[in-house]
Amino acid sequence: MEAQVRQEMQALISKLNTWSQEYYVNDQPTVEDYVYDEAYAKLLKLEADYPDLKQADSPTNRVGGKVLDGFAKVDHEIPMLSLGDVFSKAELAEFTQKLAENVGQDLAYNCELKIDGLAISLTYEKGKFIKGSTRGNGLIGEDITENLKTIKAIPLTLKEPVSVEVRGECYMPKDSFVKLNQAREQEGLPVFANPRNAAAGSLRQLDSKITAQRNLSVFLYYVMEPEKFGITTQAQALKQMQAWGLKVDEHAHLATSQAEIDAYIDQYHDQRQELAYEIDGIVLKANDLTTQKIVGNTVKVPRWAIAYKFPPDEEET
Ligand SMILES: NC(=O)c1cc2c(N)ncc(C(N)=O)c2s1
Repeated sequence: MEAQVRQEMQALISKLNTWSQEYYVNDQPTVEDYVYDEAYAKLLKLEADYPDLKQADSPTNRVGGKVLDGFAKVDHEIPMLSLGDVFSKAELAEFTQKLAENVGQDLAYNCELKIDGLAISLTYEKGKFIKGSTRGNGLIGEDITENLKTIKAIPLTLKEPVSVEVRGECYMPKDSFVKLNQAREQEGLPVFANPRNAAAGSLRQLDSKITAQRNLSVFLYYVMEPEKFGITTQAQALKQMQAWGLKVDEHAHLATSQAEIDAYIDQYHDQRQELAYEIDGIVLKANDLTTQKIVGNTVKVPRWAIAYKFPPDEEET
């Protein structure tokens, strides 16, 4: 009997996790919500009837029970740096020119959207999500594992049993932000000024059940110690994270000239209203990881990357 229940649980978990990956990571659902909800309810019932058969990678583990009375601290062995920023294409051209002189050759840059959220780090051990934290001051962050587990775009289990730390941005989609503020207005609560503040406020909740209701999402954009996985470029790092089942923004583009970089800036400066999430610029990274290592970092920022910030929106007249 037990073996049969375990088998039924594992079948449900596998389907639910696949559907979750399709909907929240790939943005390509293959089943209607009610199909997911029915299977989830069936799993909850089985876990209630056979609690000691509950599986570690069950999606019901996402919503924790305990309310924390504070966040534990996490040491970032590799500091979470911020980014230098420029505010014009001329300054950006100066940056790439100087870097080319420093390295002694022209470089290819991976252009990526700068997501307006808050930086997070996720640690997986043999493919299992074991720890997640905020950037904090770059050296010490807050352990928000319980809250990150509630975010369906963060897989609890990777497609390969790798031990890896990845970093990215947690954000609140624009439509979730509008709905949240409407609800808060109804309840006479103060509204959030922007999706970034809403994401920060939602992620740093001591009660993960509140985080679970906030429809947060993530984009991952760094693999730490990439050489461990035979990764040699940033473009490859993004592809590898996708292959592991992690959510990566698909708007990245490998540019090999200043004209291509400028075109990317113009494209997303114009298209940013259509995006489902807020961006405040673009991030340029030297694509070759050996070059990144050679050029290194200052105390605060990488020398091989720069953020180009869009000018603030002209107020609608
Ligand atoms: N502080 C940082 O290093 C970064 C911050 C961000 C951000 N807000 N959005 C996207 C990226 C990216 N694609 O690399 C980075 S990198």
